[in-house]
Amino acid sequence: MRILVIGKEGQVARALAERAAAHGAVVTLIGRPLLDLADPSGIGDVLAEISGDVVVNAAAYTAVDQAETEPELAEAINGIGAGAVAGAAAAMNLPVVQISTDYVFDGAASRPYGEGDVPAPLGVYGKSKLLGEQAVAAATANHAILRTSWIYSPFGRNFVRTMLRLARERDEISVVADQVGAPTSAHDIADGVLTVCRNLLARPHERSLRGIFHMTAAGSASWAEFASEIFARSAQLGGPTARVLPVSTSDYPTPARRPANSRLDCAKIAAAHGVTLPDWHASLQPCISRLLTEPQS
Ligand SMILES: NC(=O)C1=CN([C@@H]2O[C@H](COP(=O)(O)OP(=O)(O)OC[C@H]3O[C@@H](n4cnc5c(N)ncnc54)[C@H](OP(=O)(O)O)[C@@H]3O)[C@@H](O)[C@H]2O)C=CC1
Ligand SMILES: Cc1cn([C@H]2C[C@H](O)[C@@H](COP(=O)(O)OP(=O)(O)O[C@H]3O[C@@H](C)C(=O)[C@@H](O)[C@H]3O)O2)c(=O)[nH]c1=O
Repeated sequence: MRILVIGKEGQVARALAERAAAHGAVVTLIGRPLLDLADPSGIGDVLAEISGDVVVNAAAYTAVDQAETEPELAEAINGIGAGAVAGAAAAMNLPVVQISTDYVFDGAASRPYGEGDVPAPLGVYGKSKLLGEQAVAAATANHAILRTSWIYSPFGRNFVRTMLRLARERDEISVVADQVGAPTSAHDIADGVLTVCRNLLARPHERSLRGIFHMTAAGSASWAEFASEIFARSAQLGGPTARVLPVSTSDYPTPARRPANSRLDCAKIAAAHGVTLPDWHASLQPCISRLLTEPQS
């Protein structure tokens, strides 16, 4: 199985590269400057030059707050760019896997969101990702859109790395306690994506394998609970730790509004693809251990 991954330095892209061999897959990472999602005209030509069996778009404009002041760029990359990737995959008769987000929902529900719930993004990032979902679905029926949440890994920018950095600078950190979701390991996402890719290739005409799926870690937490667990694990491993001061969203103002309830119901992908990601607690320890022992990039 040869997988063309859009995204070179991103968390999910790098995790896909690391997990590929375990799934008998070969991954080619494609990113800037060769392929720029903000300039969709060249995407088809770039993909046509590299052989593959399936395309995974793991690249996106992910700066949630900054997106509020750069809506055109976020929508170009996450909306139009994602659609162009799917169009190029369709032209080559390849399935496409698009990674999307919990931030397409407004978080007002009091239960986990299902795939049939109507998205209503609160901010520019979520809106741009929803545009991407719609563009992918319009470009090809041969797609799987995987909505996940709160990704962390030893790479790039994520909440675990932010907390460990802040704990080296201060004794106490204020963290919102009224936004709840599922912290999800990029490596667990990579395992799920690779399984989905294999299923799409093995059963090219099966409609139940295609469409939108929710795919997060099992379990849930508030950002404050997540931070506390990060510091508990870090302390066990001799790493930095800090006191967590739980605060409300109104006490921690940010340019972009975020959903209070980010929980996603993952029953559909379990039934269709046989994918169930581990509980978030289980995958946190190996990530922190790696962060504390390996040189960082
Ligand atoms: N991070 C999270 O918590 C969540 C993310 N998601 C989604 O999962 C996917 C993967 O996210 P994650 O791995 O965290 O992403 P990262 O933020 O770690 O990396 C994003 C990647 O996208 C690339 N990129 C950004 N703009 C462009 C562009 N114009 N052209 C080509 N590549 C570009 C970046 O490239 P470069 O290195 O050149 O900057 C980078 O490699 C995304 O679709 C994201 O929306 C979903 C839920 C949660
Ligand atoms: C750094 C920090 C954040 N927070 C809050 C702000 C926010 O409500 C929450 C998370 O903040 P961050 O900016 O780290 O995370 P954020 O960029 O909102 O994370 C999101 O990224 C995009 C790409 C997604 O798709 C989402 O699933 C989600 O993972 O924690 C604190 O309360 N204290 C802090 O010290």
